[in-house]
Amino acid sequence: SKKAKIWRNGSTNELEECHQLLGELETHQDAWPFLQPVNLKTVPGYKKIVKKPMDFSTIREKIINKQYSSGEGFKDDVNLVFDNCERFNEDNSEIGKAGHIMRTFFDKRWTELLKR
Ligand SMILES: Cc1ncccc1N[C@@H](C)c1ccc2c(c1)OCCO2
Repeated sequence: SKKAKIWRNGSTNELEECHQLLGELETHQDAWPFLQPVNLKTVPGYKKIVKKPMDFSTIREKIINKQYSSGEGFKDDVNLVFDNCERFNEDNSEIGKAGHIMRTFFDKRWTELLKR
């Protein structure tokens, strides 16, 4: 039978790696702007400017509902969170700074977890 692909930390399931990494994103001290969907009724301009809103709780739901067929779909949604942040927030704003810190953290962990 097809040999199971063993990922770096021994897990046999790429999406299990993503679920673990999502937990690290959610508990990061700078995750606060990204934990829940942006309220489109109370944040002026957000609905018009950001075409595809995304946040960590929505990504968690998608993992639980098996809506990602591979780690690539997970990675694309995480990057969408940070791309939306850069589009709407000034780099030197509190939220903008948090977005850059979180993206740097994610890029490092993604490389470590899913590449030999
Ligand atoms: C990621 C992002 N980009 C642009 C705007 C908002 C947000 N995050 C929301 C949760 C958010 C973050 C911080 C807040 C807030 C809402 O509303 C009250 C003031 O502080």
